[in-house]
Amino acid sequence: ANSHRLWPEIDRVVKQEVSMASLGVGECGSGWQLFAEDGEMRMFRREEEMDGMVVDPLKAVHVVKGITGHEVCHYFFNPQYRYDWETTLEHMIVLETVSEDTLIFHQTHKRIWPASQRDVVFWSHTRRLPNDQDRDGPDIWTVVNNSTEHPDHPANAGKCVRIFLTVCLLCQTRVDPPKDGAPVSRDDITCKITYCSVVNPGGWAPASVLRAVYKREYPKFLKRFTAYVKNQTKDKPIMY
Ligand SMILES: CCCCCc1ccc(-c2ccc(S(=O)(=O)CCO)cc2)cc1/C=C\c1ccccn1
Repeated sequence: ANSHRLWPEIDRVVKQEVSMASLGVGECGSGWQLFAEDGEMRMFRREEEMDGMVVDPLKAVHVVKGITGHEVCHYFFNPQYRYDWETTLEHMIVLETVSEDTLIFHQTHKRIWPASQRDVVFWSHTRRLPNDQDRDGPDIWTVVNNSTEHPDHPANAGKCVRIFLTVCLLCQTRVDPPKDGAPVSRDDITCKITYCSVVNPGGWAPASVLRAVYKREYPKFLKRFTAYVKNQTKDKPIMY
């Protein structure tokens, strides 16, 4: 709801993250290096450190047939599906339901040896965006997750090291209607997914460990998540 204390921040961060995600990896200036490729999925990262800690921004682009951007964002945003696809998740709770399109989460992630266990508090907002290029084309959908504070879960008060993240999932749907005028089926839709994330690991974690975790976990996450959405939607009506 646009009366909520977080609304101005949410609106600002969503706009800036969507414009960043919309830039191609070429346009963001140099620095993006391809580190994983699997079929249509390409993962890029920039090697960046902050106070000696690895905070490598990540940008993944993927093209998946048979699902829409609305469906991808629906399964990414809604908490009831998260344990099905987020393999590193140990515990998740919705701290606040700000509105039907904005939630505040607390998550603890499985410990990744030799680093200590991490947790995160973030607001999550999903939104349909007008499609500037193609007026009568399907809309663009996004989910933005951004770290925030919450009185019930102060940072580093328990066993976990608090991480800080900004994540943007941006989805553009394309429909290629069948020539013979038959109704559009899932074979005629394609979704271009851009996933951007910057994770500050909070406390110290060896750069080699973090980069190994990212190299292993991110490709696994995006493949698993998109396969999950295809499987969940294959026998359901198309959600545009
Ligand atoms: C030493 C390890 C420190 C970092 C561990 C870690 C904690 C959390 C997170 C994380 C990643 C994506 C999100 S989200 O996109 O908002 C979806 C909702 O869950 C939230 C959290 C990442 C990671 C680090 C690696 C890693 C990478 C891809 C998948 C899983 N883990």
